[in-house]
Amino acid sequence: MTTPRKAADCENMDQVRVEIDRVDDAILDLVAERFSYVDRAWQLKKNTHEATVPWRIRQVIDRVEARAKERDLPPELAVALWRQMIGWFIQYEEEKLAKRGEPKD
Ligand SMILES: C=C(O[C@@H]1C=C(C(=O)O)C=C[C@H]1O)C(=O)O
Repeated sequence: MTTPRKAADCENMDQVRVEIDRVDDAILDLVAERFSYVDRAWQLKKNTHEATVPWRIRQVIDRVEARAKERDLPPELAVALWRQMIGWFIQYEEEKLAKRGEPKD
């Protein structure tokens, strides 16, 4: 495996795009890992209305916003990405919970 090239060391667009593809692969792997926990979350929930947990959404968004600021990433970008992702995950959980129905006990 080749050593990643720092942004400032890229001398042409091919080099930039190689690194962007590398980072995209890493992001995708992490989103897949996050998804595996969301996929477990709905199984542990008891009721169909539990897909949306406002206090937890707030907590996740606040953490991401703070971390983005620390990393000099525009916080609006991080918040928009996470809102989109969480919205998708909530819909996924809702569909899974609705299909399963209420547990017997
Ligand atoms: C994963 C959960 O389910 C939902 C998805 C969340 C997320 O993707 O971070 C957060 C809150 C919930 O609305 C959870 O309850 O923590």
